Amino acid sequence: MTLQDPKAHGNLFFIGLMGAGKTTIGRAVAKQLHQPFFDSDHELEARTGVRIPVIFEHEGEIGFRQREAQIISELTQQTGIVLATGGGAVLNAQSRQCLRERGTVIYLHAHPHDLWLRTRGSKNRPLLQTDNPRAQLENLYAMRDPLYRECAHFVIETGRPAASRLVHTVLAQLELL
Ligand SMILES: Nc1ncnc2c1ncn2[C@@H]1O[C@H](COP(=O)(O)OP(=O)(O)OP(=O)(O)O)[C@@H](O)[C@H]1O
Ligand SMILES: O=C(O)C1=C[C@@H](O)[C@@H](O)[C@H](O)C1
Ligand SMILES: [Mg+2]
Repeated sequence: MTLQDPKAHGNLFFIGLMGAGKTTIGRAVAKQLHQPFFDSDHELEARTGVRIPVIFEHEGEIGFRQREAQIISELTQQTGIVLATGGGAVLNAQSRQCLRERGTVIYLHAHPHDLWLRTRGSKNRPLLQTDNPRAQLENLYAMRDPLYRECAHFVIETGRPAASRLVHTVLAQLELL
């Protein structure tokens, strides 16, 4: 096993758009594996003491991204963890490299329509507080899907299966069952 081998760290990192299920599936996978679970969004909220929309309001998306990159850099230095990243974490090239080299990266893929159905009840995603969140998700998908694919070791389709089934699929893909 080389130092660059993601399996050497025993880390699992979930990436994907808002509503892909990174937090939901990541937490359940961590429980199955008895590994500590982290979520970069929750970590950011814990450190700043405010919700994500407040960070966007005060520091803009640029300020939020700087904090996010710092947290990804720190969290990925651990071993044996499961990490759900924020949907935009892959926008930062250094974060993509940290994720790719320090663990096994799983892209939870979903189509914009499903993402819209899953996120439309929430007010905690500032980028979706627009007149047309559905179109916004389509734009974000077009921009980011190539970045998620570049960063991921595995892509898992999340369209139809229930979250519990997806946990099983992730573990099977990683040959951890
Ligand atoms: N496979 C799935 N099928 C149906 N609903 C799902 C699925 N995965 C997640 N959900 C639901 O979609 C919503 C969003 O999921 P979750 O918060 O885990 O997404 P996320 O990828 O962490 O998003 P964000 O990037 O905004 O943090 C939740 O209500 C969750 O229960
Ligand atoms: O996709 C995004 O850019 C975001 C996703 C969320 O997880 C949060 O990190 C925040 O709302 C921004
Ligand atoms: Mg999440």
